[in-house]
Amino acid sequence: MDQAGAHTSAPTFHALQDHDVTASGLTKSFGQNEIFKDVSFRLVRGEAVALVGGNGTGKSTLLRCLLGLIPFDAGSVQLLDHDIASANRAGLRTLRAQTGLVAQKHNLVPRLSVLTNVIHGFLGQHSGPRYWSQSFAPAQARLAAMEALDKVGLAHLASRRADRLSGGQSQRVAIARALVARPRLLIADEPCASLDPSAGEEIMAMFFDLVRSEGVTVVFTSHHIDHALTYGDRVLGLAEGRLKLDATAASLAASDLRGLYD
Ligand SMILES: Nc1ncnc2c1ncn2[C@@H]1O[C@H](COP(=O)(O)OP(=O)(O)OP(=O)(O)O)[C@@H](O)[C@H]1O
Repeated sequence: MDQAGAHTSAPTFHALQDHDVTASGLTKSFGQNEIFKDVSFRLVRGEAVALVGGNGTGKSTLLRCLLGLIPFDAGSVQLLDHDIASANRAGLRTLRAQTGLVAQKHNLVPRLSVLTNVIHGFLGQHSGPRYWSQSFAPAQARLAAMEALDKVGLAHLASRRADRLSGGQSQRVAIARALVARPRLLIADEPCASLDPSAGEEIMAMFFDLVRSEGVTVVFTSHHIDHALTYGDRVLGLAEGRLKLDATAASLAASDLRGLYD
């Protein structure tokens, strides 16, 4: 296991420069319900890491802790060289502006067009006063959104309302929205949940082509063992509230992952 070191000592910049995330001794409970304990790992810049485990083992909760969306009870998270727990609101906003999120529910605004939904992804990352003082900003946002839609093969549906899309199309728009601001880190929570096997396969291949070509660090959850092994450089496995697996995908067989679900 690749354990991330002591929980309380502040790692030096040099120790962190090749890592986009360092989680050390993370522990999280909801009330009396301990979800996970003493979870430590690092995400190396540019790598894709699959986070696997049975239903309710805490994968989504762990991702939310990494992004500072919910507090954790013990341990620390260094996100893009910043300590999440001590970041103020402005600091958290800046950090989140460098991260993209593809959630299980695509969270598109149903009544708005595909293009406007993707523009929101861009503006969400560039919404400071200085940005708005630039008169070219809306045109820049529109151009970036069209480029992102082109990359996911949906430029021709730019003016369609989001609630008139199929599940696969809607997932592509969610991916375009996450990638439009060129994040350094992308968190994808079951990027092909609710898609049929063939659409799911297509989305995963397209998603990883894009993130690989842009050099983005990715952590993704999946219930598909083959997806974890095919698209992950490394696999993290949660079971019984512990990080039971941290190994390169190349060193693992499907049976190693099945053991997590016993
Ligand atoms: N806000 C919350 N309040 C209380 N309990 C919660 C909350 N969010 C999640 N939980 C509980 O934490 C546990 C872990 O949930 P989580 O969604 O992180 O698991 P998961 O591994 O992502 O599950 P799945 O694979 O089914 O998506 C579950 O028992 C869930 O009910």
